[in-house]
Amino acid sequence: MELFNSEDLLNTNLDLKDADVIYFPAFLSPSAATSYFKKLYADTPWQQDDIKLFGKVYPQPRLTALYGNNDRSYSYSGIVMNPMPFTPLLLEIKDKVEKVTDVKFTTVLLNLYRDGNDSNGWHSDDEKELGQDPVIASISLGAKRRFQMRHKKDKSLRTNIELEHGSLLIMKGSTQHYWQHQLPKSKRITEPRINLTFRIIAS
Ligand SMILES: O=C(O)CCC(=O)C(=O)O
Ligand SMILES: [Fe+2]
Repeated sequence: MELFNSEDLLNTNLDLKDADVIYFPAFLSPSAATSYFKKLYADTPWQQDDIKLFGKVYPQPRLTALYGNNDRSYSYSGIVMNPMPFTPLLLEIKDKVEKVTDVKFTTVLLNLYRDGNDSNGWHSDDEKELGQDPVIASISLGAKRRFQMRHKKDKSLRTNIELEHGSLLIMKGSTQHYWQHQLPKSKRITEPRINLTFRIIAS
């Protein structure tokens, strides 16, 4: 179902069992999205961490950066990330996101997928520092990439969303308990994509 919220932004409430997912395909204007992409691409101190999976160590198949307004670290896949202070640009984007989410975020994780060889495997954003029923607000900039979701128990339940340049995807409620998501590799994609996931890590 498509509807207009109070911001007059077109959005779709995905009708998924055990989940609450809302997609705003044109959350940012194309020109704002392009300007954010260029600045974040150039100015972010991107790092590539090693992840530990089943006792083996691999370079993570994307670059990341963490920013926050408290000093709480964020740990996943054997990585501990410590936040840098928010930049004015990230605060500007955070303000825009908070106008539609009704919550105040403490932290943003940036992902840079350099091309279609970079990816993010199946997972839930269910680390304990995110608390119960986390609200995750995800901005996409640059190349359009496929975002996949699957139900953890009912394997027949799956969905794909093509995340547009300038879009916002909100996952909340029980979504992380019952669903996993991933960003698969894609041979056709040669352009970079930046993703920002705003989160709350309570202090
Ligand atoms: O790049 C994306 O759209 C997903 C990122 C993600 O799932 C994460 O960082 O936890
Ligand atoms: Fe995630």
